[in-house]
Amino acid sequence: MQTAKVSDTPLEFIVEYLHKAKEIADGNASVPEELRINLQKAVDIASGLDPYLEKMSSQESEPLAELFRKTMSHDWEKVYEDGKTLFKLPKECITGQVEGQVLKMLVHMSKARRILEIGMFTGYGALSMAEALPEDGELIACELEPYLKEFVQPVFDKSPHGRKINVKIGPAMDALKELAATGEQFDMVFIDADKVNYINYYKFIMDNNLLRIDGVICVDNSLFKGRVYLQDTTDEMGLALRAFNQFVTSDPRVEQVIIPLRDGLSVIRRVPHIPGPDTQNGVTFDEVFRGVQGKAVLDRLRLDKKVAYVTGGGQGIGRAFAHALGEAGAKVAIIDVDKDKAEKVAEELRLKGIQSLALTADISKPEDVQRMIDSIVSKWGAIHIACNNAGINKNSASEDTSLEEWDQTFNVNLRGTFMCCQAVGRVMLKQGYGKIINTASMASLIVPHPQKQLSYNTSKAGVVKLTQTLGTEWVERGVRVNCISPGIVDTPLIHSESLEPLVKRWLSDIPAGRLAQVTDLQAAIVYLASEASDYMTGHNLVIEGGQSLW
Ligand SMILES: C[S@@+](CC[C@H](N)C(=O)[O-])C[C@H]1O[C@@H](n2cnc3c(N)ncnc32)[C@H](O)[C@@H]1O
Repeated sequence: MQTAKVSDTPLEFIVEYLHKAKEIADGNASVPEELRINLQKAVDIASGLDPYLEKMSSQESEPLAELFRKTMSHDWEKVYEDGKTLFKLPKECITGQVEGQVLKMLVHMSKARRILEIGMFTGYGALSMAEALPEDGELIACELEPYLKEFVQPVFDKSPHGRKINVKIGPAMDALKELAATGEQFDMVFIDADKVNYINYYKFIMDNNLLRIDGVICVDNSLFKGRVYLQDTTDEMGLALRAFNQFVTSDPRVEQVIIPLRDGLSVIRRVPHIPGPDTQNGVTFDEVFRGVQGKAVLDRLRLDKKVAYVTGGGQGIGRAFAHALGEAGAKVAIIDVDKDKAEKVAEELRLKGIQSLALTADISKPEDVQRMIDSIVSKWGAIHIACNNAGINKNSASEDTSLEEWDQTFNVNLRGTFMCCQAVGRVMLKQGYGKIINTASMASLIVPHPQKQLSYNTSKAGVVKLTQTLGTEWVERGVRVNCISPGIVDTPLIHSESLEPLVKRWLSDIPAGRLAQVTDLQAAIVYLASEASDYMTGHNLVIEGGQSLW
């Protein structure tokens, strides 16, 4: 015999009472037809909501579906009678598909990397959140019942995200104390265990800094069947949740909203600082404390609303620069002599949701340089970040270096970079703001060997002096000019058999013991393009694994 479903959420109670009222109305001939019709409408709206939310929310992964099936078909009463659990566990306390999806979204949106769950049960919420964590993310799930760890582990093992979950068995408060003692901190906490202790968990987390600033606490059952606001509530849990909600609402350290989803889901955010005067209780809430214009340091690296271009953006270092600038929020124009390569990288950026533009230009030609600057300005109205990265490298013994090789190298590496700086500099000086980042080379500092590349080395030394000169000349008018000097970068080209001895030789010259990857340079371009580096100009940022020091 199928047992009737017990109402558990405010909506389920509304549906239950509406059905009862409708039954009474149907059985009473004196009830006006209009009342019956309106009751039916209310039943339809209320009873259709949860199923609709389930249908319209993303469907769960197979391991989550398995957890749900396994939980629902398990005989929890028997497990309890057999003495395998301390308490009788109601299967209805599982976090379902819609709430699981909400938690997962919150993890994505807050970019949480470390999560704490208090009350794991059969791990539905834990796995939902773990699915949104990055590869190196971690979720610590506290659970009282040892039986549950054995129950969930086989399913966690089937999911690629299960290894992010670390289950701690025992009273949650013991786990919290242990975590606080070792200075742990979380981006997100999900409280979903014994209701009367919610307030103690919350206070402990806040008082012991277990939640980072801007971090979020989600709390399940915060409407507790509506009893938090019903006048006649007398039960311990309803009153505990009411007191909990009241406490959080008046806590100046946080802001909160209760989402009327299922039995209520509170979302509580730890605010960065207590609003008020600049000095309180001897603490100075200056820019160091609050962040410059309220922005924490990582936010000051953001490049939202900025327009950037990268020459030589079709491959290698330029491509990595373009991706990095776009990831940080900038619109990026990809410039290359090779049209197909520029278009390919622009398309890659578009696939990542980054606004991009592909342009063909040979930066050794003044008319191409001017055309590229004009095209970007006419499309996006400004240029804030210029990465003059295009360059060539030709090898020859100095006694044999032809004037043709020298001129070609200088025309691109130094004359071309100068022309780009000048053309974009005119735009930026008019704007009163700009960041120019030239690609120089470690060869501007040392003479890389054994390869012979006189014109390259000399041209790159020129790029550094160009950068220093412009960097000091224009800084007063808001334009900063810096350069990056990469060491030897790992490209497919140098993996050829003939170059193997050369690579071996280079490696023995590099303290870091490896060649540079283009990704090693990405943070530097974002830093130099951002307001975080506004006091830096004319600088040569060397990224070479220590090679120039040996
Ligand atoms: C509502 S269920 C959790 C549901 C779970 N979050 C999910 O996603 O399905 C509550 C869980 O809290 C656990 N619990 C209760 N008291 C606890 C305590 N003091 N410490 C740790 N876990 C506790 C229970 O054993 C139960 O598994």
